[in-house]
Amino acid sequence: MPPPGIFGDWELTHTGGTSDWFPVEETRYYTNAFLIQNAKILLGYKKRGLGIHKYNGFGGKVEPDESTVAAAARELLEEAGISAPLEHAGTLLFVVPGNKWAHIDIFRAEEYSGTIIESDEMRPEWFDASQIPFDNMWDTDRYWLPLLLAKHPFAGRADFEKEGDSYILKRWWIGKKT
Ligand SMILES: Nc1nc2c([nH]c(=O)n2[C@H]2C[C@H](O)[C@@H](COP(=O)(O)OP(=O)(O)OP(=O)(O)O)O2)c(=O)[nH]1
Repeated sequence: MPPPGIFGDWELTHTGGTSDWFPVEETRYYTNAFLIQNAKILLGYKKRGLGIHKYNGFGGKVEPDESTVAAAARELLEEAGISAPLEHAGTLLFVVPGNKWAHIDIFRAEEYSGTIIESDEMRPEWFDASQIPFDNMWDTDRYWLPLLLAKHPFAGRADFEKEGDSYILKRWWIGKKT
């Protein structure tokens, strides 16, 4: 059965960890967007803030009165300098005790317009889809990014505990659309 906070019918693909699911908090909405082209994926090396020094898609907080897809497009433009026809790929609940729950809507696109630029927040870099730097990304991305690449809708939850500057994965559950 999916964990608290994940609704609908999903077929389990990966789960693990032994801690209890952390308790419910208020939810805050985020976006994350990946560009895929010619068997390559565009990632950004995060230069500041949450997830600093990790590779990730481009994204951030949804502003009040902004739709999720508009927020995703705005963040992609701010952080990588490009526009793209974004399609919803999946959802990840990112939970850290004491913080609001991050509900992350994750998008994909296969074309873009504009010129990819480095921003204050991200240094964009193309990777072969067969050489994604999972060891330098958020834990659990290795489980759901293949579903994003395969265009298979997914939902997941990842609970982390903050220890110093590190986030330690404590429990996770990833499912794909049945
Ligand atoms: N791929 C992936 N992305 C994640 C995870 N957790 C998580 O917050 N993110 C994404 C969601 C957002 O795109 C980004 C965090 O947003 P952000 O960069 O705006 O956060 P921040 O606190 O630094 O905000 P700000 O100072 O820029 O306003 O990280 C995760 O487990 N995997």
